[in-house]
Amino acid sequence: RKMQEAAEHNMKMHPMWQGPLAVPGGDRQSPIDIVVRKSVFDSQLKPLVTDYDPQTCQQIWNNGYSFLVEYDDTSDKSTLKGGPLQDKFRLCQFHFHWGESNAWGSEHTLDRRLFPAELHLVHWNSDKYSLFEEAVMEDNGLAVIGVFLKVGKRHEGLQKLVDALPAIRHKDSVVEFTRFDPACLLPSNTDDYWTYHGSLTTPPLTESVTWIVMKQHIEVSHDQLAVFRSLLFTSAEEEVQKSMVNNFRVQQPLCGRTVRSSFT
Ligand SMILES: NS(=O)(=O)c1ccc(C(=O)NCc2cccc(F)c2F)cc1
Ligand SMILES: [Zn+2]
Repeated sequence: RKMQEAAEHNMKMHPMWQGPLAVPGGDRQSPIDIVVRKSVFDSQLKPLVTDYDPQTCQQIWNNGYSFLVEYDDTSDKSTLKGGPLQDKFRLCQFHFHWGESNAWGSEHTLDRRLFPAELHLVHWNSDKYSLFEEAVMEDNGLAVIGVFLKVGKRHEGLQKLVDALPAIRHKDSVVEFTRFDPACLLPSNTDDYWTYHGSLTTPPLTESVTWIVMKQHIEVSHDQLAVFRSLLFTSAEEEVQKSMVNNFRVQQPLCGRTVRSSFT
């Protein structure tokens, strides 16, 4: 209940949610609860093929809702293909969602199970479109890989990112961030995943996302996650500082969609 209240509080309070909450006629919204035993194995689903170039990493910034690590997506240097995808997709950014406590924070759930945080690697269809802003309006425009985070051993690869966070505590702060390989954040097994058609989980909530949610989680330490929570929703000028926590959307109705699995 507390988790739901926290998320609803943010919905009401955070400026970004003042917009249209329900997408008119939105019948493929995200996130969702993945009911594992109702997912349908599809033998046509291929292994994911990621080919990320750490040299395309550019900056890390606080957008007032999460922190984003942005990549140069002006050419096909960091790409995703395979899996459920017919086309080649370009990585543009990754970010996370997390809770104020380790008891909740993820956007997707597995049989209602909440994780303390969730990583989203955002890609757009560069075979069909020339800009993210174009692709984000189209059915097959985006592909987002979701990875659940659990609290456990320290994630060595994540530490470089954690060390950069104090420099972007406030909304709209940006720092240069280079040579970060996002592949280090993927679980060892990327062959097992669920996939379904959904939406962005923040406004404009456009229904243009092929979601690919990894079965295997990654582990980060309690202290690493605590640094996420030291970020602020608010800019340096605002008198009341608000901790950036519970920046997740509540699960949305499945509306008859089928969630497919790449594994039995
Ligand atoms: N949480 S998630 O992975 O579903 C997600 C991914 C990307 C975005 C995003 O890029 N928003 C800004 C943005 C910028 C330009 C045009 C847009 F439509 C737009 F949403 C929002 C949510
Ligand atoms: Zn996200």
